[in-house]
Amino acid sequence: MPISLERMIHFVPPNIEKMRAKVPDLVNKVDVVLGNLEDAIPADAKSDARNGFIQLARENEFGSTGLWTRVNCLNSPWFLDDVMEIVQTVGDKLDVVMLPKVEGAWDIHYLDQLLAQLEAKGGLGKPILIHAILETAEGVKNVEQIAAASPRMHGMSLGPADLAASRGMKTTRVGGGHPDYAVLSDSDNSGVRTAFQQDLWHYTVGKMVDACLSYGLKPFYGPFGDFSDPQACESQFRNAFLMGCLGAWSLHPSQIEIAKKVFSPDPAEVAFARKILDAMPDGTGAVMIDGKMQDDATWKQAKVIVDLAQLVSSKDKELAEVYGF
Ligand SMILES: CC(=O)SCCNC(=O)CCNC(=O)[C@H](O)C(C)(C)COP(=O)(O)OP(=O)(O)OC[C@H]1O[C@@H](n2cnc3c(N)ncnc32)[C@H](O)[C@@H]1OP(=O)(O)O
Ligand SMILES: CC(=O)C(=O)O
Ligand SMILES: [Mg+2]
Repeated sequence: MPISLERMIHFVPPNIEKMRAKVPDLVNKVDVVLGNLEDAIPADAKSDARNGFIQLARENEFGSTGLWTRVNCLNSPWFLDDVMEIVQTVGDKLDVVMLPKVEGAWDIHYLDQLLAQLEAKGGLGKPILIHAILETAEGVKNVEQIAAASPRMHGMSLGPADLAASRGMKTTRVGGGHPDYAVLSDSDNSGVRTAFQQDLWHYTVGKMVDACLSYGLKPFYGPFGDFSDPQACESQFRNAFLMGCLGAWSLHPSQIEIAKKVFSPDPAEVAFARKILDAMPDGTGAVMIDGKMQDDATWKQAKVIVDLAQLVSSKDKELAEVYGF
């Protein structure tokens, strides 16, 4: 698995010329540029989106920024042409194919073989990876088999909108919380009861993180659809970050900075993690730092944070200075 920084997967509708024109600027601002061909692209613009993606892939140099596409789902009339045309034209520049509505390992096996055939035919030296969207009830049920389905598996993203529909959840939101999903406190003497809002996605994100990490894959939160609520977006992204996710999708330029802030570790946390590593050079034993017990397990927790800070520093010079790398 290539080690790459993927704090935000930025969605671009490639059928729109004005959006394609923003790609050179985006390459310097985001960690991944994704050309979306699936939902949000009108049915009569599917081939324009595919051609637009090929054009933007050809016209730009991406450097350390990832180039991904989200193809249409396997049972659509567009999937086969999406994969065939893109891999045969710009397969050498493409890092990851995001596959929507994955239900089980069989979906991954099919795309895996198709990519292998096209790579062999085109003489491509670098394998194209697969990223699954977890957005159907059956997919969530089969998440472990999906994670294990191919060495090409890069990771997974939560797809809260399709998943809500597939499960029959009663929400029209794209990700985030819901005010009615709450636990009511007992009444106090004055009869006051407080509703504590819960995270609708906690169970699925937890299940996805465990499946991904057991097979060496990367878990991601997906989209947050309410662009007018950056605070709620940040909170949802942060919950996912704390639970193990490495990034989230940005659908609008305003969400890029939110993802950057959340998925780059907090400088104070990095400083504390470095103290732990310094205090336990061989990673064993028990020491006290600022009144808190540290041992082999917290050494490993600290290593996760310091490794991520180092990866962020390799791309972000400003943060490298803040972290002191
Ligand atoms: C459930 C799921 O499947 S989620 C994934 C599918 N959805 C998507 O991919 C949606 C991606 N986002 C978009 O297409 C757009 O953000 C839209 C259509 C939703 C809204 O776009 P607009 O109405 O143009 O939004 P807005 O007016 O706030 O945009 C402000 C500026 O940001 C630009 N912009 C908006 N979204 C993007 C984007 N994703 N990437 C780059 N630039 C963008 C606009 O072109 C505009 O630029 P300008 O100032 O030069 O005119
Ligand atoms: C991310 C996505 O595709 C969904 O929420 O449906
Ligand atoms: Mg979806």
